[in-house]
Amino acid sequence: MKAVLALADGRVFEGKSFGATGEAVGEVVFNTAMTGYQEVLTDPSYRGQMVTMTYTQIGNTGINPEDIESKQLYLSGFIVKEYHDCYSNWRATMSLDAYLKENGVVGIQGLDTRALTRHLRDKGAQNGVISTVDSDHESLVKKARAVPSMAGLDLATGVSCDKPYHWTEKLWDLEAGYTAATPDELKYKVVAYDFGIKYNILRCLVSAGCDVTVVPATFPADEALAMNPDGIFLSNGPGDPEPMTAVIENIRKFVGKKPIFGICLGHQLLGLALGGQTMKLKFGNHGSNLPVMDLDTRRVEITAQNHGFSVDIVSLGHACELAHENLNDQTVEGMKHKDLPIFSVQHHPEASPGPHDSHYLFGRFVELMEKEKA
Ligand SMILES: NC(=O)CC[C@H](N)C(=O)O
Repeated sequence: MKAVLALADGRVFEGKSFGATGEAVGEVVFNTAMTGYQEVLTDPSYRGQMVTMTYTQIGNTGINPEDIESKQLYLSGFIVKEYHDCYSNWRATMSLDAYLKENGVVGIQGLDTRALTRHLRDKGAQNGVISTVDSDHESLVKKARAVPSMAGLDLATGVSCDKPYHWTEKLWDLEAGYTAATPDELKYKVVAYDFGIKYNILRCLVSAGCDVTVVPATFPADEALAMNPDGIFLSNGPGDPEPMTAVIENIRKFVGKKPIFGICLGHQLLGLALGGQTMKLKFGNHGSNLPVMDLDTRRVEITAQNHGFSVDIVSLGHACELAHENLNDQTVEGMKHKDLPIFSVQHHPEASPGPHDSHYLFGRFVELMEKEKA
């Protein structure tokens, strides 16, 4: 069946349908990860977006019940060059096509994803529509233009959990799979704010020795402080951080009281809570092969990233300093407070998908909590 992708600036790509049929809208972005499409599909930070994979063959490893980063698929469309229905992997239980159909995610394949990526890179990420029911280019471009801009959208509050819960699962092990931590392994009490949190962040925290209670995005700071945690964690999540004013106000209440660690949206919200500003990037960074320098150690790490917004470090004045830098586009990749045990990163140290170079950051959070405790 034919499928068409139309962008708001008038560019149209024709391809074939895979996954669910129908029509979907969202911001079209590109992801440069060569593996790990299942983690990409289940990353809540992609809510409201349609993801183009730059790697050419997708579907080869099928879908398995373990490599999920949340309980559902949040992205609104999936765009690939060549979909492979014949999958081969010892853990796979179903095909990507069946998975997308089951979850109602519209896909398109067989289009020139290199041309699409170059277009997005040159003109910027923009809204689009994928349709299997309308093939009229003009009508589709009109629909793409009617989609609200990602800038100004609070999408995170809607993907958060409803009530607090305890997380005990550790990182996956080839022999043992997923196992739960025993109480004696958990030394630091952490309250983790869920703005669309990826499971592997929780697993990394637990494996680093954290006793994690996940709380909703709107959970009052005084109730969190009453739990007497050793540290506060701020998660990743979809959308623009700026409109989340109540959440930002809430985060401010932890500053000076507890060690804080933020990842991606959590890093951006922290920047805003500390008085800084955020801005939308032209096309952002989405992938698992992005070089970053830790300015403390001067070590370069290859990171997983998924963001369209960025913190303006200058707007933070003297309170914070740049701690990590993106070596591709020189954007702010991490910051640390000059006087308080507070730090955050724009990239994803939990990877999933991606290399584990940045896992050490969970250890850094634990060290800060250890120091404060002492
Ligand atoms: N992965 C994330 O947390 C993304 C943060 C934010 N939604 C952005 O696009 O920049």
